[in-house]
Amino acid sequence: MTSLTDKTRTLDALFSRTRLLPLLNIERLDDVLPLADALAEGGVNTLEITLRTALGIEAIALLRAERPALTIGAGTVLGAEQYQAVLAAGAQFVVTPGCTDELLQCGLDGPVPLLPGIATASELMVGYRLGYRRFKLFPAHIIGGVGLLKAFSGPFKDARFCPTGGVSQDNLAAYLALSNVMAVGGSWIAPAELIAQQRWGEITALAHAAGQVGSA
Ligand SMILES: O=C(O)C(=O)C[C@H](O)[C@H](O)COP(=O)(O)O
Repeated sequence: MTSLTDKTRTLDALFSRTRLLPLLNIERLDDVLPLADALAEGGVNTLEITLRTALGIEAIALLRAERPALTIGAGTVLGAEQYQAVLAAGAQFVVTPGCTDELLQCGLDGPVPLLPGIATASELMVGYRLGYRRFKLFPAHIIGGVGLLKAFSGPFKDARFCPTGGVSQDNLAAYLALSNVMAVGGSWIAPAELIAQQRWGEITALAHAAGQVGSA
């Protein structure tokens, strides 16, 4: 069994290369490969495919088969059944909007890292007690954003976060400047409208622009 410490290391290695985690909602399977290629062209090689649409699991399997150089995570995983389904599809990490005992246990037992979503110190402490040190902060901007992350850096010195929810090109730099932010996540890099209209060049440009801030 892979220990939680090893899984934390895996996440750190992943996000030391790219500090951006685009959230992708897939409405058409035909969009998956051109979308992933557009993001890769813009320098973003780690993607989170959400289960918000019914195609999420198929999209993960397709990317794992066709784009092995990318790292593919599953998002919006709400329970153990979905956790097992994304693992079977080949997800290399799993992100959840909130944390339940069931999902925290999946993350302990499973082979890939789990990034549990938290919004409060108490939720963080539930994960912390089990050994979790990396969390998604959701919905980051609404619940306090940069100020909240600064406040968390006092009591939770070794916890690091992927703030998601309301992150944009405009506030990205402020998040990435914080020492307890390992990466930022969001949909602004690949907006639904651009995907629907297959405007891949514009998605590459958004990824590139975000990467410029991320690597600054
Ligand atoms: O679907 C999930 O699993 C979520 O947790 C929600 C997403 O992380 C945010 O909704 C993304 O927020 P935006 O970047 O502001 O669009």
